[in-house]
Amino acid sequence: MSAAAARETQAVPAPIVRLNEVGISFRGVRALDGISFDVPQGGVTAVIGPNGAGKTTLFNCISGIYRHEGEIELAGSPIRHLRAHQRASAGIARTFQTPTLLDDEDVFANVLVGTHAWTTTGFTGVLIGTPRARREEREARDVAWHHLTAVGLASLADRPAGALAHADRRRVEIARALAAQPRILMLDEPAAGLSGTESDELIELVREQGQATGMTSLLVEHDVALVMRTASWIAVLDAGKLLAVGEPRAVRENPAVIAAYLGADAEVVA
Ligand SMILES: Nc1ncnc2c1ncn2[C@@H]1O[C@H](COP(=O)(O)OP(=O)(O)OP(=O)(O)O)[C@@H](O)[C@H]1O
Repeated sequence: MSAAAARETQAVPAPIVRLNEVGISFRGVRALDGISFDVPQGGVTAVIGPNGAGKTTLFNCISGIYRHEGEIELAGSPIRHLRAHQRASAGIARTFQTPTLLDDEDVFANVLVGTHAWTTTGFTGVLIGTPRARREEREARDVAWHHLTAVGLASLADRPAGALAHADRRRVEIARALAAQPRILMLDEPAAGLSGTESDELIELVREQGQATGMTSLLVEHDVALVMRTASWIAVLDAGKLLAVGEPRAVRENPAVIAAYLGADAEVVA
Protein backbone atom coordinates (compact mmCIF):
# COMPACT_ATOMS: atom_id res chain seq x y z
CA MET A 1 0.00 0.00 0.00
CA SER A 2 1.43 3.42 -0.94
CA ALA A 3 1.87 6.17 1.66
CA ALA A 4 -0.89 8.21 0.02
CA ALA A 5 -3.29 5.24 -0.11
CA ALA A 6 -2.57 4.38 3.51
CA ARG A 7 -3.32 7.92 4.61
CA GLU A 8 -6.56 7.94 2.59
CA THR A 9 -7.89 4.86 4.35
CA GLN A 10 -7.54 6.33 7.80
CA ALA A 11 -8.56 9.48 9.60
CA VAL A 12 -6.43 9.81 12.70
CA PRO A 13 -6.50 13.20 14.39
CA ALA A 14 -3.23 14.07 16.17
CA PRO A 15 -1.61 10.62 15.99
CA ILE A 16 0.80 9.68 18.79
CA VAL A 17 3.08 7.94 16.27
CA ARG A 18 3.37 8.67 12.56
CA LEU A 19 5.39 6.37 10.31
CA ASN A 20 6.58 7.87 7.02
CA GLU A 21 8.10 5.50 4.46
CA VAL A 22 9.88 3.43 7.10
CA GLY A 23 12.12 0.81 5.51
CA ILE A 24 15.02 -1.50 6.34
CA SER A 25 16.97 -4.30 4.63
CA PHE A 26 19.14 -7.06 6.07
CA ARG A 27 21.75 -8.31 3.62
CA GLY A 28 19.40 -8.10 0.65
CA VAL A 29 16.25 -9.09 2.57
CA ARG A 30 13.74 -6.22 2.42
CA ALA A 31 12.26 -6.63 5.92
CA LEU A 32 10.21 -3.41 5.77
CA ASP A 33 9.40 -1.41 2.67
CA GLY A 34 7.77 2.03 2.62
CA ILE A 35 5.67 1.58 5.76
CA SER A 36 3.44 4.62 6.36
CA PHE A 37 0.58 4.75 8.82
CA ASP A 38 -0.60 6.63 11.88
CA VAL A 39 -1.12 5.25 15.36
CA PRO A 40 -4.06 7.02 17.06
CA GLN A 41 -3.53 8.55 20.49
CA GLY A 42 -4.85 6.31 23.30
CA GLY A 43 -6.33 2.81 23.18
CA VAL A 44 -4.70 -0.26 21.67
CA THR A 45 -3.35 -0.44 18.13
CA ALA A 46 -2.35 -3.91 16.94
CA VAL A 47 0.25 -4.79 14.33
CA ILE A 48 -0.54 -8.19 12.86
CA GLY A 49 0.66 -10.30 9.96
CA PRO A 50 1.99 -13.76 9.08
CA ASN A 51 5.40 -15.03 10.28
CA GLY A 52 8.25 -12.96 8.89
CA ALA A 53 5.93 -10.06 7.96
CA GLY A 54 8.20 -7.54 9.71
CA LYS A 55 6.25 -6.88 12.93
CA THR A 56 9.15 -7.21 15.37
CA THR A 57 11.42 -5.36 12.95
CA LEU A 58 8.93 -2.48 12.96
CA PHE A 59 9.00 -2.46 16.78
CA ASN A 60 12.80 -2.41 16.65
CA CYS A 61 12.68 0.58 14.30
CA ILE A 62 10.21 2.51 16.46
CA SER A 63 12.10 1.84 19.69
CA GLY A 64 15.41 2.82 18.06
CA ILE A 65 17.13 -0.58 18.17
CA TYR A 66 17.51 -0.51 14.36
CA ARG A 67 18.58 2.40 12.18
CA HIS A 68 15.98 2.68 9.46
CA GLU A 69 14.99 4.60 6.35
CA GLY A 70 12.16 7.13 6.45
CA GLU A 71 10.94 9.08 9.45
CA ILE A 72 9.05 8.33 12.62
CA GLU A 73 7.29 11.07 14.56
CA LEU A 74 6.31 10.86 18.20
CA ALA A 75 3.54 13.34 19.06
CA GLY A 76 4.55 15.44 16.05
CA SER A 77 8.32 15.44 16.68
CA PRO A 78 10.74 13.52 14.44
CA ILE A 79 12.67 10.88 16.38
CA ARG A 80 14.78 9.22 13.69
CA HIS A 81 17.93 10.88 15.05
CA LEU A 82 17.27 9.63 18.61
CA ARG A 83 19.00 6.54 19.98
CA ALA A 84 17.07 3.83 21.85
CA HIS A 85 17.68 5.27 25.35
CA GLN A 86 16.68 8.74 24.13
CA ARG A 87 13.48 7.34 22.65
CA ALA A 88 12.80 5.66 26.00
CA SER A 89 13.19 9.03 27.73
CA ALA A 90 10.89 10.56 25.13
CA GLY A 91 8.18 8.12 26.25
CA ILE A 92 8.56 4.90 24.28
CA ALA A 93 8.64 1.70 26.36
CA ARG A 94 8.55 -1.87 25.11
CA THR A 95 8.52 -5.52 26.03
CA PHE A 96 10.14 -8.33 24.06
CA GLN A 97 8.93 -11.66 22.63
CA THR A 98 11.03 -13.35 25.32
CA PRO A 99 11.04 -11.36 28.57
CA THR A 100 14.45 -9.77 29.18
CA LEU A 101 14.95 -9.49 32.94
CA LEU A 102 17.98 -9.17 35.20
CA ASP A 103 17.69 -12.72 36.51
CA ASP A 104 20.08 -12.30 39.46
CA GLU A 105 18.33 -9.14 40.70
CA ASP A 106 15.14 -9.23 42.70
CA VAL A 107 11.77 -8.52 41.16
CA PHE A 108 11.48 -5.04 42.70
CA ALA A 109 14.89 -3.98 41.33
CA ASN A 110 13.82 -5.15 37.89
CA VAL A 111 10.74 -2.94 37.98
CA LEU A 112 12.70 -0.01 39.41
CA VAL A 113 14.92 -0.09 36.30
CA GLY A 114 11.91 1.16 34.32
CA THR A 115 11.89 4.45 36.26
CA HIS A 116 15.31 5.35 34.82
CA ALA A 117 13.44 6.57 31.73
CA TRP A 118 12.25 9.63 33.68
CA THR A 119 14.55 10.10 36.69
CA THR A 120 16.98 12.95 36.15
CA THR A 121 19.42 12.80 39.07
CA GLY A 122 22.97 12.12 37.91
CA PHE A 123 25.49 9.78 39.52
CA THR A 124 26.98 12.53 41.73
CA GLY A 125 23.57 13.57 43.08
CA VAL A 126 22.81 9.97 44.02
CA LEU A 127 26.27 9.52 45.58
CA ILE A 128 26.06 12.65 47.74
CA GLY A 129 22.39 12.07 48.47
CA THR A 130 21.13 15.57 47.66
CA PRO A 131 17.55 16.35 48.80
CA ARG A 132 16.42 16.31 45.17
CA ALA A 133 18.06 12.93 44.59
CA ARG A 134 16.44 11.49 47.73
CA ARG A 135 13.03 12.89 46.73
CA GLU A 136 13.32 11.46 43.24
CA GLU A 137 14.46 8.07 44.54
CA ARG A 138 11.43 7.93 46.87
CA GLU A 139 9.15 8.81 43.99
CA ALA A 140 10.75 6.16 41.76
CA ARG A 141 10.32 3.49 44.45
CA ASP A 142 6.66 4.48 44.95
CA VAL A 143 6.00 4.23 41.20
CA ALA A 144 7.75 0.84 41.01
CA TRP A 145 5.69 -0.45 43.97
CA HIS A 146 2.50 0.84 42.43
CA HIS A 147 3.04 -1.09 39.20
CA LEU A 148 4.38 -4.20 40.91
CA THR A 149 1.22 -4.26 43.04
CA ALA A 150 -0.98 -3.59 39.99
CA VAL A 151 0.40 -6.69 38.23
CA GLY A 152 -0.22 -8.72 41.42
CA LEU A 153 3.41 -9.46 42.26
CA ALA A 154 4.08 -7.38 45.38
CA SER A 155 4.46 -10.59 47.42
CA LEU A 156 7.31 -11.71 45.14
CA ALA A 157 9.23 -8.40 45.31
CA ASP A 158 12.27 -9.99 47.02
CA ARG A 159 12.51 -13.05 44.78
CA PRO A 160 15.26 -13.24 42.16
CA ALA A 161 13.61 -12.63 38.78
CA GLY A 162 15.31 -15.78 37.44
CA ALA A 163 13.21 -17.91 39.84
CA LEU A 164 9.85 -16.78 38.44
CA ALA A 165 7.44 -18.75 36.26
CA HIS A 166 6.94 -17.57 32.68
CA ALA A 167 3.63 -15.76 33.28
CA ASP A 168 5.13 -13.86 36.23
CA ARG A 169 8.19 -12.89 34.16
CA ARG A 170 5.82 -11.35 31.61
CA ARG A 171 4.08 -9.43 34.40
CA VAL A 172 7.40 -8.12 35.75
CA GLU A 173 8.39 -7.00 32.27
CA ILE A 174 5.11 -5.14 31.86
CA ALA A 175 5.39 -3.57 35.33
CA ARG A 176 8.91 -2.40 34.39
CA ALA A 177 7.63 -0.90 31.13
CA LEU A 178 4.74 0.83 32.95
CA ALA A 179 7.15 2.18 35.59
CA ALA A 180 8.75 4.16 32.77
CA GLN A 181 5.42 6.05 32.63
CA PRO A 182 5.47 5.86 28.84
CA ARG A 183 3.34 7.70 26.31
CA ILE A 184 3.44 4.61 24.17
CA LEU A 185 3.83 1.04 25.39
CA MET A 186 4.88 -1.52 22.77
CA LEU A 187 4.05 -5.13 23.63
CA ASP A 188 5.67 -7.83 21.48
CA GLU A 189 3.52 -10.98 21.70
CA PRO A 190 2.53 -10.49 25.35
CA ALA A 191 0.18 -13.49 25.24
CA ALA A 192 2.87 -15.97 24.13
CA GLY A 193 3.08 -18.81 26.65
CA LEU A 194 0.14 -17.54 28.71
CA SER A 195 -3.26 -19.17 29.21
CA GLY A 196 -6.33 -17.41 27.77
CA THR A 197 -7.25 -16.04 31.21
CA GLU A 198 -3.70 -14.87 31.93
CA SER A 199 -3.41 -13.02 28.64
CA ASP A 200 -6.85 -11.42 29.04
CA GLU A 201 -5.85 -10.20 32.53
CA LEU A 202 -2.61 -8.78 31.22
CA ILE A 203 -4.27 -6.94 28.36
CA GLU A 204 -6.98 -5.62 30.71
CA LEU A 205 -4.27 -4.27 33.01
CA VAL A 206 -2.64 -2.46 30.12
CA ARG A 207 -5.97 -1.12 28.93
CA GLU A 208 -6.83 0.22 32.40
CA GLN A 209 -3.46 1.93 32.58
CA GLY A 210 -4.13 3.51 29.20
CA GLN A 211 -7.52 4.78 30.34
CA ALA A 212 -6.02 6.22 33.53
CA THR A 213 -3.04 7.96 31.92
CA GLY A 214 -3.79 8.41 28.21
CA MET A 215 -1.01 5.95 27.36
CA THR A 216 -1.26 4.34 23.93
CA SER A 217 -0.51 0.63 23.52
CA LEU A 218 0.99 -0.85 20.38
CA LEU A 219 0.61 -4.59 20.26
CA VAL A 220 2.19 -7.32 18.14
CA GLU A 221 0.12 -10.44 18.60
CA HIS A 222 -0.48 -13.71 16.71
CA ASP A 223 -3.73 -14.44 18.54
CA VAL A 224 -6.14 -12.79 16.09
CA ALA A 225 -9.17 -13.35 18.33
CA LEU A 226 -7.38 -11.51 21.17
CA VAL A 227 -6.49 -8.70 18.78
CA MET A 228 -10.08 -8.38 17.54
CA ARG A 229 -11.43 -8.09 21.11
CA THR A 230 -8.71 -5.71 22.23
CA ALA A 231 -7.59 -3.38 19.48
CA SER A 232 -9.37 -0.25 18.32
CA TRP A 233 -7.03 0.12 15.32
CA ILE A 234 -5.11 -2.49 13.34
CA ALA A 235 -2.21 -2.38 10.88
CA VAL A 236 -1.55 -5.50 8.82
CA LEU A 237 1.91 -6.27 7.46
CA ASP A 238 2.80 -8.93 4.93
CA ALA A 239 6.31 -9.62 3.62
CA GLY A 240 7.54 -6.20 4.76
CA LYS A 241 4.67 -4.21 3.23
CA LEU A 242 1.61 -2.57 4.70
CA LEU A 243 -1.39 -4.58 3.57
CA ALA A 244 -4.19 -2.74 5.38
CA VAL A 245 -4.80 -0.32 8.21
CA GLY A 246 -7.98 0.75 9.96
CA GLU A 247 -10.71 -0.30 12.35
CA PRO A 248 -10.97 -4.02 13.20
CA ARG A 249 -14.18 -4.56 11.27
CA ALA A 250 -12.77 -3.08 8.04
CA VAL A 251 -9.51 -4.99 8.40
CA ARG A 252 -11.30 -8.27 9.09
CA GLU A 253 -13.32 -7.90 5.90
CA ASN A 254 -10.37 -6.82 3.74
CA PRO A 255 -9.89 -9.49 1.01
CA ALA A 256 -6.10 -8.98 0.91
CA VAL A 257 -5.88 -9.61 4.66
CA ILE A 258 -8.03 -12.72 4.42
CA ALA A 259 -5.88 -14.04 1.58
CA ALA A 260 -2.60 -13.35 3.38
CA TYR A 261 -3.73 -15.05 6.56
CA LEU A 262 -5.88 -17.98 5.72
CA GLY A 263 -6.22 -18.35 1.98
CA ALA A 264 -8.66 -16.48 -0.24
CA ASP A 265 -11.73 -18.51 0.75
CA ALA A 266 -11.43 -18.03 4.49
CA GLU A 267 -12.30 -15.25 6.92
CA VAL A 268 -10.20 -13.71 9.68
CA VAL A 269 -12.23 -14.96 12.62
CA ALA A 270 -12.97 -12.88 15.70
N1 LIG B 1 18.59 -8.89 12.57
C1 LIG B 1 18.19 -9.45 11.43
N2 LIG B 1 19.08 -9.92 10.52
C2 LIG B 1 18.67 -10.47 9.36
N3 LIG B 1 17.38 -10.63 9.02
C3 LIG B 1 16.45 -10.20 9.88
C4 LIG B 1 16.78 -9.59 11.13
N4 LIG B 1 15.64 -9.24 11.78
C5 LIG B 1 14.63 -9.63 10.97
N5 LIG B 1 15.11 -10.19 9.84
C6 LIG B 1 14.31 -10.70 8.71
O1 LIG B 1 13.30 -9.72 8.46
C7 LIG B 1 12.05 -10.36 8.16
C8 LIG B 1 11.00 -9.91 9.15
O2 LIG B 1 11.28 -10.48 10.43
P1 LIG B 1 10.44 -10.13 11.73
O3 LIG B 1 11.07 -10.89 12.86
O4 LIG B 1 10.33 -8.67 11.88
O5 LIG B 1 9.03 -10.73 11.37
P2 LIG B 1 7.76 -10.94 12.32
O6 LIG B 1 6.58 -10.45 11.57
O7 LIG B 1 8.01 -10.33 13.66
O8 LIG B 1 7.74 -12.53 12.40
P3 LIG B 1 7.24 -13.50 13.58
O9 LIG B 1 5.75 -13.35 13.66
O10 LIG B 1 7.64 -14.86 13.10
O11 LIG B 1 7.93 -13.10 14.86
C9 LIG B 1 12.33 -11.85 8.17
O12 LIG B 1 12.61 -12.26 6.86
C10 LIG B 1 13.53 -11.98 9.06
O13 LIG B 1 14.28 -13.13 8.76
